[in-house]
Amino acid sequence: MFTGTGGGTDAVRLTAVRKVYGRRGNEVVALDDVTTGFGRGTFTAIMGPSGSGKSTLLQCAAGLDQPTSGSVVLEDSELSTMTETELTELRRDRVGFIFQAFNLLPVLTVEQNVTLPLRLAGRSPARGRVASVLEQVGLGERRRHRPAELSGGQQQRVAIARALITEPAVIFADEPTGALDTRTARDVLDLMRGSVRQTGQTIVMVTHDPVAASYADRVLFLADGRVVGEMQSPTADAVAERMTRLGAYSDEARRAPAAGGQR
Ligand SMILES: Nc1ncnc2c1ncn2[C@@H]1O[C@H](COP(=O)(O)OP(=O)(O)OP(=O)(O)O)[C@@H](O)[C@H]1O
Repeated sequence: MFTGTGGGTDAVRLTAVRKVYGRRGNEVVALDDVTTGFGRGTFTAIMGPSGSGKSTLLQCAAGLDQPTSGSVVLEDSELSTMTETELTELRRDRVGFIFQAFNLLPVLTVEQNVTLPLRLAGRSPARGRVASVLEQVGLGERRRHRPAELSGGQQQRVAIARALITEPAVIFADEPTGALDTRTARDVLDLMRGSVRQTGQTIVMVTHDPVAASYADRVLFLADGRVVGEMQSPTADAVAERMTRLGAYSDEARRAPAAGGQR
């Protein structure tokens, strides 16, 4: 059982991270002294009102953007002192990404899309690895299909397989179910949670949806660039209630959460 932030076993740790956009006199403080960790083998959801800094936190934690100050340590690497080339290699080799838009290459087959990160890194997959990852996401029979021949949920499964194939230290997911219908979203969330439970994958997911957040082990709440709360073993109702208190929702939105009710 993988729970909690894990203390010394964090896959990623942010300490006093501050991110300021814009020039002097016109500054936006997107992250303001954020200190938190994402334990190995845990699934964390990041929630907060629009503009609270969720995407900025994800980008700093993933080495896509550099904090203005503070430290980000991914496994044993301090990201703030890395060159752009080193960060590119880190993102390619040790981090996986899943986005709302699936970002698959239309001319490539499922199998070619999934193995692309390895080929870009000049590596070939270990024997049986591609087949086993495609089995894991339920697409064993579809490996020669192209993205246009798949449903939205299946395309997101390909994107998940592509993120899993390199066995990254962390998978960062930005609204991964935002473009999916309720049922398909639940299947994709089950798959993500399954990869945490069964293989010890670490996942950090930004979401607006309390039902999606209820699949995580922990929810981190942001407001105005600061961590304002945490919840372990979240339920959709408890998350929606906390978000309402943060001013993120009107009452109507709370009564009709995007992915449809409690699990
Ligand atoms: N490149 C940028 N230049 C200037 N300001 C930015 C930039 N990116 C983000 N910001 C600002 O930083 C703050 C945090 O933005 P961020 O996108 O991280 O919030 P968010 O919580 O992900 O929002 P949403 O839920 O709407 O996607 C906002 O005030 C935003 O306008």
